[in-house]
Amino acid sequence: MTELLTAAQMRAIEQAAIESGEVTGLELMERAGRGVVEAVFEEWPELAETSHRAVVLCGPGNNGGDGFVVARLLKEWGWDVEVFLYGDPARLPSDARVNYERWAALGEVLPLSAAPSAMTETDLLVDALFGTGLGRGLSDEFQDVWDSHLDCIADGVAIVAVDIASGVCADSGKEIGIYAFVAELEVSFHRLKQGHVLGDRMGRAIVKDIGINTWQHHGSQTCEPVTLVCIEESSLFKTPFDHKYDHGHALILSGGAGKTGAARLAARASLRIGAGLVTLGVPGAAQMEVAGQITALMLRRVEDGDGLASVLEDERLNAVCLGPGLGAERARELVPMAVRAEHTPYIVLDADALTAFAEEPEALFGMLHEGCVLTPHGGEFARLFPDIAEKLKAVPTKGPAYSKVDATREAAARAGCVVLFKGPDTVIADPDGRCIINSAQYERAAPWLATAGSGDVLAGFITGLLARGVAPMQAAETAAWLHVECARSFGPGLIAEDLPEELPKVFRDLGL
Ligand SMILES: NC(=O)C1=CN([C@@H]2O[C@H](COP(=O)(O)OP(=O)(O)OC[C@H]3O[C@@H](n4cnc5c(N)ncnc54)[C@H](OP(=O)(O)O)[C@@H]3O)[C@@H](O)[C@H]2O)[C@@H](O)CC1
Ligand SMILES: Nc1ncnc2c1ncn2[C@@H]1O[C@H](COP(=O)(O)OP(=O)(O)O)[C@@H](O)[C@H]1O
Ligand SMILES: [K+]
Repeated sequence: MTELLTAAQMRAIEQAAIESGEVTGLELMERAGRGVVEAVFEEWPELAETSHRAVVLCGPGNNGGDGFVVARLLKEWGWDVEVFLYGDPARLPSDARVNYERWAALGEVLPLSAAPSAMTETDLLVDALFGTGLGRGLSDEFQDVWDSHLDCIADGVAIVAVDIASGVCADSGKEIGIYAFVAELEVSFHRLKQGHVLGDRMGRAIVKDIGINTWQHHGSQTCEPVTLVCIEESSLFKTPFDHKYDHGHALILSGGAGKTGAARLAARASLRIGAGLVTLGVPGAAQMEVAGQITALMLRRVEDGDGLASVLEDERLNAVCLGPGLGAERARELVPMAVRAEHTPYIVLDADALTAFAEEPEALFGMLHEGCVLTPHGGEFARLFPDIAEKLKAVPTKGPAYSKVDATREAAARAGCVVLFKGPDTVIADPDGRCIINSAQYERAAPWLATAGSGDVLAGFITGLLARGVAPMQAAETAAWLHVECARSFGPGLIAEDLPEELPKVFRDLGL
């Protein structure tokens, strides 16, 4: 399980480790600096071959302290290193101060304002200005250095950020102020921070172990750390003795004639992910259109709310998906019937089933129960949770900024069910505050998922897993993970139809 921490959680863990006597702050700083140098040589092996030039920009806190360690280690490696400090050395925190002095025995420390001229001729730029202690946006004092770092990017200079690029909030991934740096490589310590996987982050973030033994330090945390999705393959197995009804029966409600494609995509996805049976609930006018397009899928006529209520009297139908191509009017009529159905434990609401309640989201939330899963994209999220979306969209002036994790947790608590907030950084939360991120960034990038209908497939995947008896939170996270794996496995040229068809290969690769 990969944990992601906030700045406050990291500070608490660090403090607990130091207080326990396990390690000193100075040792942690030394390991952090060493980790950065190791990471640089791993990322750019050519830099390890001979000595080069480095410019190290140090800030007024412990991030700057790590920078002094990096400078010293590179110097010992034979490099030509220039160090620039923002702020007064006398006011550095104690560990950073020790490393400032150690460096000062080897070389000069110039004020940050002198850095731009050195930055024109460097092979490596080390951004050690601010890390998890970023409290506000960088002032205009940083403009020249920031401009010069853009020139470094254009010139192909290797740029490494210590912990996180300066000016980027470690909790939210948002840029605070206008002078946020960009780094090709971010080297974080102990665990990635939430900000490394939220938002449109550039570059690549990696973690270096600094020898903190986490598990014993979590007791004091008020909020469990967010984790990256980690799927349990066992929830996907079918045993040789299973009957199709052991894997549930999903019902996917379709819209009217000419609008049935989205529901058919979701239905196919439900079947592929292993639901025992999948039925499309179709209005009479669309029956012929759908019947001509399906084989293993079944079809039931569902004209209106009463029709749905009577179909759901069949206790074997245990998961229902409403939204893809449903139409707002039909959604307003069918959603209340589905969520109140006595024998139907699981409901997925997507697309039109969310938008249909934009005028009265509270009415929707009043009906939902813990077997429901909402799967909004950004627009749908803003329609259902306008105040939360406003907070998320607001341009932050201080850190830590309100994050997509905060927003999704707040939405799940309000809705009273699991909310999966889509994007390359899909965040999934339950009403108790459990939160998981499915990151489609760095080596898991899946840009071809930005294609019409891919969300319908995701809704179908979740519904299929729910039908199979997987609990809502786990169904949402497993489906989101498989969705990205299918896209990555298929590669460029992917359209939504390809996602369910790629699932057998992904399953085989998982050893199912
Ligand atoms: N936790 C761990 O286990 C380990 C942590 N380690 C390292 O420590 C880093 C965290 O160190 P940190 O807490 O000292 O914070 P850091 O990011 O250096 O900045 C704080 C300073 O910046 C200042 N300041 C803030 N914003 C500003 C602005 N916009 N403009 C101007 N000033 C601003 C702020 O001043 P103030 O807000 O008080 O005015 C304060 O002086 C972490 O990222 C990692 O690299 C490692 O050594 C290994 C173990
Ligand atoms: N650039 C991207 N990288 C990774 N995943 C993406 C990207 N763009 C979209 N997605 C994913 O694709 C799906 C799109 O869903 P949605 O916006 O509802 O599309 P549609 O309504 O067309 O089905 C979501 O699961 C989202 O997380
Ligand atoms: K930094």
